[in-house]
Amino acid sequence: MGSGKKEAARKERQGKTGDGMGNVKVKGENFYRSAKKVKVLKRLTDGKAQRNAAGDITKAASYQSREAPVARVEPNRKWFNNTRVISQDALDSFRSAVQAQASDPTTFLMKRNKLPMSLIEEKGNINGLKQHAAKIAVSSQPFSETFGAKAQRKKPKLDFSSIEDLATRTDTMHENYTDRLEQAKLLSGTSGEPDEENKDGDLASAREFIFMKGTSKRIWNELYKVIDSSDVILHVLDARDPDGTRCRSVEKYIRTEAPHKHLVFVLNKVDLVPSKVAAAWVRHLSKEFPTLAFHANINNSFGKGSLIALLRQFSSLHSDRKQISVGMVGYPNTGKSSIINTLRKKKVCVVAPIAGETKVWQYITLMKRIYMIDCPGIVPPNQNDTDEDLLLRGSVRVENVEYPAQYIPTVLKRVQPKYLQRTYELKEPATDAVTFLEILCRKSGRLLKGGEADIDGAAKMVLNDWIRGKLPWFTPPPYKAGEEGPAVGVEGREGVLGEMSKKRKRGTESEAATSVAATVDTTGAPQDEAEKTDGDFDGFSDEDDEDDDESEEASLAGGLSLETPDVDDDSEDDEAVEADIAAISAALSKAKKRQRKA
Ligand SMILES: Nc1nc2c(ncn2[C@@H]2O[C@H](COP(=O)(O)OP(=O)(O)OP(=O)(O)O)[C@@H](O)[C@H]2O)c(=O)[nH]1
Repeated sequence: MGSGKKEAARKERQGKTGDGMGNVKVKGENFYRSAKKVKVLKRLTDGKAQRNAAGDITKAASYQSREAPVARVEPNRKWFNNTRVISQDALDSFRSAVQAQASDPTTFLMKRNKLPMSLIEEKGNINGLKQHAAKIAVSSQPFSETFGAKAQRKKPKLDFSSIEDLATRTDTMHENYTDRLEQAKLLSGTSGEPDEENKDGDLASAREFIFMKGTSKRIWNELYKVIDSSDVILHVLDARDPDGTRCRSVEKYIRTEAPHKHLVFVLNKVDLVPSKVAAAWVRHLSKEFPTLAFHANINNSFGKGSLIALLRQFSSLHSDRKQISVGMVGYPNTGKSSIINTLRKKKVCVVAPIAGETKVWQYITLMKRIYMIDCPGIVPPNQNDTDEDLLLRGSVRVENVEYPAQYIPTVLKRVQPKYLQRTYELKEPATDAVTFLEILCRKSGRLLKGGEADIDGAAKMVLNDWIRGKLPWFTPPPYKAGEEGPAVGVEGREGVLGEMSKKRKRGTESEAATSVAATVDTTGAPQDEAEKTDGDFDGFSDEDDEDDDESEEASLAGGLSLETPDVDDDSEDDEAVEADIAAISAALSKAKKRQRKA
């Protein structure tokens, strides 16, 4: 069989031309039956008249019948009732049922466009319509008061009486502003002198420019592009300071402007904190959003199985879509790119231990139906965040900070002296910041001209070690009265801090933290014998086998399971699902086997 033209030529050659010689399809000609032809054919097939042996019609064909059919219209309740009305009781129970579902972080409202959300969302006890009416009542004034003879607003209301009054007021405001700026300069540690470029006496910026990183309009545009294009948003937090690395403004934006997007917390770098602290944070954060613990490392990760299973569940929730996009957002340096690399099991995004490595958003295909979007790190403008907070969270590049030594006293306060001693091989525990830095300078030969200690150089080194996980520290999770806390007494930010079983000397281990596998214990059971004898509260294990961590991963997922009829959250099924992942899982299991053999 060839094309229509070829076929026609063949039939002509073989003398098979003419009607009834087959269904020869000729280009441009409609060879289907027309509606008219179909009607005739139907009449012939559907209702032939029935005849007796003598050939008389016993039962006429349907088109010949003279009986008029009985036409009936099915009764409908719409004739008698307004079917679009819902009783107050029914609405209340519907509202409470939906609100119960909506407030549960592990369940999601799907197809919100098809639900009467304005009726469901009670804003200040006013439903959508009333709110609109209230807005109009407040914002507008009666016609009679605005126009006509009784109009009350003849001239704009000003709160000054004369031009002199206005001038004095402006001067006072300017003085207040300069006072505040001076104060800010003193607090930020910058000099009160004007900049080189600003010698003409204009007001210099009160803050070092480096601390404005991550807040630029460009970065925020990138963030909004990522949020707009994502169906699932992974908010990456640093396990050492989850509260500090939470972008509450982004959470609020997603809650109010894009409630149909799924927000999930990923508590990354769990290898750098004791297991119980990680577990407690997961438990705490899960109350608001689904939370997963993660350790990003291409060869030796933690939480990867759970995260992939979760993303697959989201993808099956949106089975009507061709693919779902998963956006990574969070503070700089929290490990967004590292998580993508871990999931892809290869280096697809640029990773560096310095903030601001990712400059623009980037699409990465995780699997056929799941795309990942990497986003540059963002720093939400927060009145309460000091420069010190930003620096110690790793959100700025230490080498660009003007006076890094001023942040060392906080480091000394928050890291246990024995770890400082161990890391820098000091004989005596550090007493004050300057002496500590001088000792470090002398030990490492960081001397300036005339044998003076390079204090700032040493401070930068300590701060880099703090950010890169060479100095152990963490923020204790908040505990309410009666809630079970970790075995150690963690009281506030400067409380007793976690201890590390591994000796981490500076310079002996490159990227020490990332090479240690995390086995996170969430059972709340007492520490094992080795740890007890060691006397350390330790969340780190040398075990390399990720498979053994499966159950722990599940428990660290914050009891996460999406309630959807076609998605099973059995751990067995998860394993089956994982085995199904075409490219990634095959590569992963191969690598695991190889690892085990090795
Ligand atoms: N110990 C440890 N280090 C991690 C982990 N994840 C990431 N890192 C390290 O954190 C540093 C920053 O990681 P990135 O992936 O570049 O972070 P990012 O969030 O993409 O940073 P920006 O590009 O600034 O937005 C790198 O040095 C990583 O090796 C982790 O789970 N554990």
